[in-house]
Amino acid sequence: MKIAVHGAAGRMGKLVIKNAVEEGFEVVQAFDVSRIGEDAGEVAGIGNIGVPVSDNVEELSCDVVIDFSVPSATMKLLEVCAEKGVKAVVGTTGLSEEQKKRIEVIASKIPVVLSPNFSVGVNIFWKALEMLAEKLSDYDMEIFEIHHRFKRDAPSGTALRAGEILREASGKNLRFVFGREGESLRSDEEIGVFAVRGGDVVGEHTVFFIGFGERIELTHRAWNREAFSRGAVKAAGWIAGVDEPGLYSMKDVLGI
Ligand SMILES: NC(=O)C1=CN([C@@H]2O[C@H](COP(=O)(O)OP(=O)(O)OC[C@H]3O[C@@H](n4cnc5c(N)ncnc54)[C@H](OP(=O)(O)O)[C@@H]3O)[C@@H](O)[C@H]2O)C=CC1
Ligand SMILES: O=C(O)C1=N[C@H](C(=O)O)C[C@H](O)C1
Repeated sequence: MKIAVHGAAGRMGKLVIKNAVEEGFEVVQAFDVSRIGEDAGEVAGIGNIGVPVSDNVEELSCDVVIDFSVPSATMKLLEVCAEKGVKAVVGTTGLSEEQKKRIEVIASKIPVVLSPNFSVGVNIFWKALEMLAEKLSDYDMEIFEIHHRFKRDAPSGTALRAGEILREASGKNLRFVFGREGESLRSDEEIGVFAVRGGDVVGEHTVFFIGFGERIELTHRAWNREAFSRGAVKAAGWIAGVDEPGLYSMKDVLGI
């Protein structure tokens, strides 16, 4: 299977190239706005693979492209995918509602796996939240996340998805409150969402279910990016075998 990586010079892109090669996939193209012309394997630290980094996404020619970049670049890439019939695995977060709607339209033409988190652990964490929010719908639910200082978006895509799950599973019309300051008495209708940034923290998420006299805290911690990257490569292998256009998630990939 021929794979292209978009955002190839980034923290995730480099690891995806390494893991895809380890899994026996053929990395045939690499796109980024940094390190143009350099060999993508050298950039990824695995030695020369004969694939220069390009900033011209119009050259896309592969079976599946894996994207970890920035929202505007993701959107441009997906338009090209739709035009050329290339399947896509998208991990980029910080997409606007409008961009997500456009992705739904594009996914009516090509298969797309979209997930704000490709780790198996986080996908099971989301499953566990479903059960907890159903059973503890009267408890106060709050979300905390912490990431490295270079993260561009806040709150994380994983935290926002966790919030959507709490809302759906509790059956309550909960609204997100992003941080609190001043007059901010907690109502029954809110989910507080808090984002901390610093240093090189890879990514941690905690959801609190707070009652009177007790609370549950469910935490997922990632201390390297392997689980995200390996999950995205797994998703690429999975979608290569899917012919039906549609918007898929890691739930589909993992069969959970
Ligand atoms: N779904 C998941 O499991 C995960 C998702 N993510 C998400 O993936 C995204 C990338 O994260 P990360 O790798 O840490 O970020 P990085 O900033 O390290 O990587 C992004 C790369 O994309 C490049 N880029 C910027 N603009 C363009 C463009 N127009 N075309 C092509 N490439 C471009 C950046 O270049 P430059 O630096 O020069 O701007 C950079 O090399 C983020 O949205 C993050 O939240 C991260 C981890 C896991
Ligand atoms: O930018 C990151 O690093 C991460 N982003 C994803 C998100 O926004 O949820 C996933 C992971 O937490 C790392």
